[in-house]
Amino acid sequence: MATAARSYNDAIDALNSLQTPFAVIEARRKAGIRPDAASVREMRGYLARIGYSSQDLDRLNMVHVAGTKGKGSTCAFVDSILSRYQQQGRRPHKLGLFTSPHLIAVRERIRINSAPISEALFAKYFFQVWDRLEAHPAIAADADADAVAPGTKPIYARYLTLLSYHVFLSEGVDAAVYETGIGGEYDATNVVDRPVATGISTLGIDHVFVLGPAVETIAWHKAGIMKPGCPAFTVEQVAAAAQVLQDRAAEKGLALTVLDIDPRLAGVRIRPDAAFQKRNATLAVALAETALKRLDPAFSPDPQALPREFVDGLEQVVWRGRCEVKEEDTIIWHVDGAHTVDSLKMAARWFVGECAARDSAGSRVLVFNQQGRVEAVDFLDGLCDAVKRADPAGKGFEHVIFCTNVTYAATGYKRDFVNHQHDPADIAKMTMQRVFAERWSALDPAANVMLIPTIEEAIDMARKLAGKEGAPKVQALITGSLHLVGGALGILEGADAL
Ligand SMILES: Nc1ncnc2c1ncn2[C@@H]1O[C@H](COP(=O)(O)OP(=O)(O)OP(=O)(O)O)[C@@H](O)[C@H]1O
Ligand SMILES: [Mg+2]
Ligand SMILES: [Mg+2]
Repeated sequence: MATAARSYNDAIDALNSLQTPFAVIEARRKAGIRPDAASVREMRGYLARIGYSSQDLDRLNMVHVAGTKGKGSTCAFVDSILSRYQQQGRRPHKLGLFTSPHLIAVRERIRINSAPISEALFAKYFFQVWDRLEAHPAIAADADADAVAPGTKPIYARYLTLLSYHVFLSEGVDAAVYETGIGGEYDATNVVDRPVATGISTLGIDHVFVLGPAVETIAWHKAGIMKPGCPAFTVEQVAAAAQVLQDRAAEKGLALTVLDIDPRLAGVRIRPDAAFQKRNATLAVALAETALKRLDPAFSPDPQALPREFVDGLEQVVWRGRCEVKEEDTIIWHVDGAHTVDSLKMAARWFVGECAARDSAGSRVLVFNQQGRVEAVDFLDGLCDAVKRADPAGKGFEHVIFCTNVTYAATGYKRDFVNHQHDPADIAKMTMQRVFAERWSALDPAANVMLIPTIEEAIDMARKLAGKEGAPKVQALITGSLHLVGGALGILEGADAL
């Protein structure tokens, strides 16, 4: 990397070069290679090579969240609550938030005081990390520094995790909320030894190749973030998962608190108004209370009622791409990044509820994609069924569009969405989308099923289907993938999008 080229775009190009190519992912999959304890040792090695020890991370007073679904939402709630205290000049004085994946731009993953760091700051810290990793000898005299060779760099998501530590420590962040990437035990965020609180959100089946096919093994991985001496919380789980969490807590010698929906949330407007979101909010309240107790000796939780700051934090949270509604003259877009069987059913019910609340007779359009996961075709049954079941008249989607995650018709991917991890031939031939289309036609023969190459063209098509102004507005649901949803929001909002 030439040292002259150091803009944000250069950083994103350099970052994209750290994506594991599709062929390598396939080879690993075939050889059964999964992340293991060595991945965490390497991460500590990278940390040492950029000049930090695990103890330095204690300064971040980390709230650490794992789970199959609701991690990002829980972290956003915690961030939003803590930010009310930060804004009053109380602790935390500087608040960090690390989440994944990104929706519209990579820098969204690293936030300070709830705002994505600027392009300039991102580029500056990105290349500092880059140069330190290339430097020889290592700048830190630490045993772990030998775990990785000079010049080697962690893959994409791990590099961003490493970058977040550097950004937050350099900027003097005194509380940071961290979402795990995949799993917990071997995740790149799991190099912190003394978080202030850990939380495990709803567990289910996802990332089967890495985490295994059973909810028990998935729970085992997620439980890896719980640390002795650090308060640990979770919400109601399926029995098999709950047992594994308790066993792992006992092994580590810690008490895991299982939270019922917090009665203090009654009267708090949690959106969407659904049980799963109240579980996320419940977990967030417990995590925020624990963090505040540690940060501010003057803070003490009130078991009867939530403080104003908590209520405002929960009600005013911004978490883009989840249950978002955007109204245009002829079409109402419903945008949700659900991409598992359960969350898609949830998204379907939310969509039908929104349509019912508007009492619209307009036709329904689905824009769907999920790239690279063969099992995704089975998501469609639940989605199709849930929409019809939720509708009193049993109405489904009149029009169903399957597209790829390629952003633009003319220029391809937006830089922040370049993805080497899928087979390019599959995308060009729309292999997945053809399978989806065939399945949907079988599930709902009355639906008008379409295959459209890019997100931009899919949106154009939905707009074309929308009637003239004054006609009932078309109700569109965009879902199945955060990449799809992020690309779509970027197009719908144009220059206003991040
Ligand atoms: N507790 C939950 N249980 C089930 N579904 C949920 C829950 N929380 C959120 N969802 C659904 O999952 C979608 C993604 O939520 P969120 O971003 O919080 O999850 P995540 O765990 O960060 O997911 P990812 O694996 O994409 O990082 C939401 O739009 C919502 O439909
Ligand atoms: Mg996930
Ligand atoms: Mg997430």
